Amino acid sequence: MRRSAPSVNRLAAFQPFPTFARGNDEWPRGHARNYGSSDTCVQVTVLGASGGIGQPLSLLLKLSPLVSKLHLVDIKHTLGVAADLSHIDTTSTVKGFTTEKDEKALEQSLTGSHIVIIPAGVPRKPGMSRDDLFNINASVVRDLVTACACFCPKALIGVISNPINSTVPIAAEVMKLSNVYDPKKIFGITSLDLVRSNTFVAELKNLDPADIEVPVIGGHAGKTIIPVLSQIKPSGICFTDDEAAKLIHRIQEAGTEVVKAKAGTGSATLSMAYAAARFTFSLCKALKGEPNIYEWAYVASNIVDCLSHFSSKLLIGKDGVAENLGNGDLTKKEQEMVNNALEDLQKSIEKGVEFVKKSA
Ligand SMILES: NC(=O)C1=CN([C@@H]2O[C@H](COP(=O)(O)OP(=O)(O)OC[C@H]3O[C@@H](n4cnc5c(N)ncnc54)[C@H](O)[C@@H]3O)[C@@H](O)[C@H]2O)C=CC1
Ligand SMILES: O=C([O-])CC(=O)C(=O)O
Repeated sequence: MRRSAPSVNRLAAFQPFPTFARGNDEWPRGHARNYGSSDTCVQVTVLGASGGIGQPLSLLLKLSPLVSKLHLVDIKHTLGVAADLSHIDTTSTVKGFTTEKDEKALEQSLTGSHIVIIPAGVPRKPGMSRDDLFNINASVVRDLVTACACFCPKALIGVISNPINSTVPIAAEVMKLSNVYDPKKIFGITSLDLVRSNTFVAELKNLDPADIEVPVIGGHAGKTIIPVLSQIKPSGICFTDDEAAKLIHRIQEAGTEVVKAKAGTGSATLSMAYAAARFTFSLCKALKGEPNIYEWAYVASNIVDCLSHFSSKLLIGKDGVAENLGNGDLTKKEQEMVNNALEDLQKSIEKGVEFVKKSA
C-alpha cells in the first residue's frame, strides 16, 4: 500500500517542474508566470554542452523560468545545439560558443555568468573506474576552471566531470592559484546519488519517490558514496540488515550498473541531466534570495577532520554555501562507512592537489 501524507515532496524541490512532472498541460508557461516575484537575471553557462549530459541538461535549463540566459560551450557542435534549443518558446535566451575555432569563446560565454556547470570530459567504459578518467578529465577541468577564474571569478561552479573526488579539489587549487578562491562557491554535483537512493528506496518499499529524501554523504565513487539510511525522510522507513546491505551496494554501484547496460556507449546521462538541473535550480533560487535551499554536494569542508573536501548537507545562499550542516547523527555502522571511506577520499584529494601543483 502507498503511504499518504508525505513529509518531503521532492517534486516541489524540483520547481519549476512540478506541474510538468504531474502531467499538467499548463506547463511550463502557466507555471513560469506564477513563479516567485524576483526578476533577478541568472546567466548559466554549461561547459561541455554538446555531450551526453550537456544536451539534456541544457534542454532542462532552457525550460526553466529560473534561467534567463543560457550559454552553451563545447569544443564542437554547440552552435547546432544552441540553434535547436533557441526555438523553444520559453523566455530564456540561448547562445552557443565553440572553443575549437573561436579563441574568444570562453571569455565571451563566461563573462557575466552567475552559475557555471561543467560536464566536460570523457565518460567511463565498462571495466573502468572513475579514477581511470583522471588522466584526461583532470586537465579539462583545470583548464576550464582557469577560464572561470579569469572571466567569472565570482560565479558558483558545479563540477560534474569525474572523478569528482579529485576534480573538485583541482578546481579549488586552480582558483587559489589565481587568488580568487572562495570555498563556498565550488560544488561537486553528487545529486545523482540522492536521486538514485530515493528511487531505489521507493521501489523497495513501494512508495512514491517524490516523497522520499535519502541523505548521501562522503564522495562520489564506490565506498565513498555513503547513503544515510537512518536519516531518511519521512522517518519510520525500516530495513532488515540484508535489505540495507543490498540497497547500499546498489546505490554505490549504480553508476557502474548504467555503464554496463550502455555497453561501451557511455555512462549515466539522462538521470544525471535531471539531477544536475535540479541542483542548478537550487542555485538559481538561492541567487534569487529564496530562503531554505538545502542540497547535498561535495565541497570544501571541515566536517571530517583529516579531509579538505566532503559531501554533506548544505544550506545554500546567494554566495554559495551559507552553512555546512554536516552529517547529522550517524549510526555506528554509518560512522564506520565514513571511516572506511577516509583513505580513498584522502588519496583522491591529494591526487588532484598534486596535479595542479605539478602543472603550475
Ligand atoms: N557527477 C556525476 O554524478 C556524474 C558524472 N559524470 C561525468 O560527466 C562527464 C561527462 O559525461 P558525458 O556527458 O556522458 O560525456 P560526453 O563525452 O557525452 O560529453 C562530454 C562533452 O564534453 C566536451 N568537452 C571535452 N573537453 C572539453 C573542453 N575542454 N571544453 C569544452 N567541452 C569539452 C566534449 O566535446 C563532449 O561534448 C564524464 O566525466 C562522466 O564521468 C557522468 C554521470 C554522473
Ligand atoms: O559511473 C559513472 O562513470 C558516471 C557516474 O559518476 C555515475 O553514474 O554516478
